[in-house]
Amino acid sequence: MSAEPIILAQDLTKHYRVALKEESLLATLRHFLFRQYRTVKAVEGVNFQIARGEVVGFLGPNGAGKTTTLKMLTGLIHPTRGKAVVAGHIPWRREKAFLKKITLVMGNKQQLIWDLPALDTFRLNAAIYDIPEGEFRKRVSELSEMLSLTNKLHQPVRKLSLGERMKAELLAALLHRPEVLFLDEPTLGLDVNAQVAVREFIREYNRRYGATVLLTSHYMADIAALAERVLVIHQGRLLYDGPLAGLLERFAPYREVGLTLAYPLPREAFLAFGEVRDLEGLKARLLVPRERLTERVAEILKRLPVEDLEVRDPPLEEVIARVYKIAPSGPTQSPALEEA
Ligand SMILES: Nc1ncnc2c1ncn2[C@@H]1O[C@H](COP(=O)(O)OP(=O)(O)OP(=O)(O)O)[C@@H](O)[C@H]1O
Repeated sequence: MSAEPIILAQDLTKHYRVALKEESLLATLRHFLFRQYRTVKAVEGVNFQIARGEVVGFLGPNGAGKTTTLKMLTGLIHPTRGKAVVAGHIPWRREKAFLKKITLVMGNKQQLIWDLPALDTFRLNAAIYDIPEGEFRKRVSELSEMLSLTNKLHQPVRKLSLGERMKAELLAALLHRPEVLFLDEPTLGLDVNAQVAVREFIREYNRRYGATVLLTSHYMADIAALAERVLVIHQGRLLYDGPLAGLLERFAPYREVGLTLAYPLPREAFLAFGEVRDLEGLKARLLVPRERLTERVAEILKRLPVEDLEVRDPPLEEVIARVYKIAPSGPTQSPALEEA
């Protein structure tokens, strides 16, 4: 990466120390006297760099360490070890200049005040971030137009739909026009239409303002639509950093062949051509090694009663699940028992 990265993580590590508790009275007493702990290795020596203007997807199963990483990069928590630089700042110093350059949106947390119109929270944020009145009006009008939210700003937040609320959350989080967006599950729980709207907004915001985006989402459609590059984290360790297409090639060294047959056949009839993924009536789905694809497709067409044949990449969800399954499983929790 030639230009100075806007996000740098070097050996970034976070271990949480969690007190061990037992139920019995004796155990509770013992707990007060000799408190015992275990260490949860939430993030373990993570390294990456992100260039200005990039949109990067951050993938990992539940508990992989995504939120903990985002919390360190936004300075909400200190790392146990390692270094981070975001927009020229050490995040955990939480300098005002730093806070003006970044934002963190968590799909499961809300900053809007429930009983007041969203506009009131926006005003509060404008005061916190020293945004002058004229600029405030301009930004609210521009962002609410991009989000199709213009006529919802005066309604109490509690009366907004989930999708409208998320859009208003994004507006509140972007009013100070941050350069770096950390988005943790921004489409969580939204219906498909709202997901698409939020996704399109993020893309447009990135394009219009050149903002850098690090985004986690369990919806692969978000990642596929927005991020050319993905970071995959599993049990606190970075497993992959590269293009989404490369992830498919590396972890799915096969392609999927969908068949429609003229008449049904037993499972055994397909075994010579690939692994049978699904077989129902006239439809079959086979997994075929990438390097044998042409030869196998030719054989299938010659030997089976094929009405229709389609070759595609396996679903991204399946590939990701495979990555997690074949990943070397480093210990996330060590029984490092200490006495207080
Ligand atoms: N404050 C905390 N104290 C102790 N353990 C924690 C704390 N926060 C997170 N953890 C643990 O650290 C690990 C990583 O959690 P984290 O929330 O970073 O994962 P995640 O990838 O964001 O997961 P999800 O997709 O479920 O949100 C988990 O084992 C979690 O239980």
